[in-house]
Amino acid sequence: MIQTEGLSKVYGNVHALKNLDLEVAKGSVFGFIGPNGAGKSTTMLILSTLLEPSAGRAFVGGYDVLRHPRKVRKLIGYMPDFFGVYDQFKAVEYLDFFAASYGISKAERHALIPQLLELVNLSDKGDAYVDSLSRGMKQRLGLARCLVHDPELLILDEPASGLDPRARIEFREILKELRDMGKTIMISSHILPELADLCDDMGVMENGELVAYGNVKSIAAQLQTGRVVALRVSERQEAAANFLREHPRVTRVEEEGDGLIRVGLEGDEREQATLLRQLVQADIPVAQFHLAEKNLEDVFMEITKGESDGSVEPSGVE
Ligand SMILES: Nc1ncnc2c1ncn2[C@@H]1O[C@H](COP(=O)(O)OP(=O)(O)OP(=O)(O)O)[C@@H](O)[C@H]1O
Repeated sequence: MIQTEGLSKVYGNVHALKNLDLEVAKGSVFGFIGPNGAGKSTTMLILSTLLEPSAGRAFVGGYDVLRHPRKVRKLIGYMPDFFGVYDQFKAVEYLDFFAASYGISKAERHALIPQLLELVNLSDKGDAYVDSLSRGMKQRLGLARCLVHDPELLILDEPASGLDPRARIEFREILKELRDMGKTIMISSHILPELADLCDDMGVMENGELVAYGNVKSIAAQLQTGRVVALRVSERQEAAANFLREHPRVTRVEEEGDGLIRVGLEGDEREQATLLRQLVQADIPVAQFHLAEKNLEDVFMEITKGESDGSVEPSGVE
């Protein structure tokens, strides 16, 4: 459904996108992950025909976005990360306005709009003014707006950002419904776990480059270095955490309560054994110590360690 070949974008002296080769299969849900500034929005804008690439090519449904932008626009529903709010409209008027701009007849709109409102759980809000809606409702209305022309592909730029956990879940449920309807969905986020159970494949961007690509398991496998060790101390958790934070090979320390600590560690098995010995020598009462399976957050932190702008919040809290 989506294909890019050596896609690049330069803004002045910022190389926002570097030689991106990407493929998204028809009917799949593709999660586009990366910290702020990684190049996700730039890619989505190019695919949506709203921005010209500096080099490379992009195809949607087999159509070149530069050569056949109208054909591409028919195929896609694009939801930007910030969209203008038409506060003076009621929800139905808002959708009617966009449906009319797609040339949908009045009679068809009459039938379509209640269906769209139902799909996004806003049936009882049709007569509400847009500015009276909660952020989650506005996001869902924005999604309905993308659907007026029944596109095959949805390109959603950080649709869950700024939503509370409940609103996120509700939004995700609607996306699952759309997936079951056969839509292809490309969705970006800087929160990896948020997309995990929704996506078939994922691409992780950093500094304009795709640093990992595939399903979650294969993304984990692409990481050659680093391990995660889970340990439990019977007491002195604070001292243990401080010791680990100062350890030169430890990349991350996460205290999980109850004496449990997850530790990101550079190196191999030998390094792991050394760490255990050092903990014991430091009088830390280690009750358990084992190699842990990497969870999504570990994977994300490893892949995108480095030059993010510090605004990565993979814990799901924005
Ligand atoms: N119009 C622009 N002019 C100049 N630089 C830009 C412009 N748009 C984006 N950039 C830069 O391009 C890089 C990629 O930005 P982009 O918005 O694509 O990233 P992103 O992954 O979508 O991040 P975010 O989640 O913050 O939107 C960043 O360094 C950004 O500052």
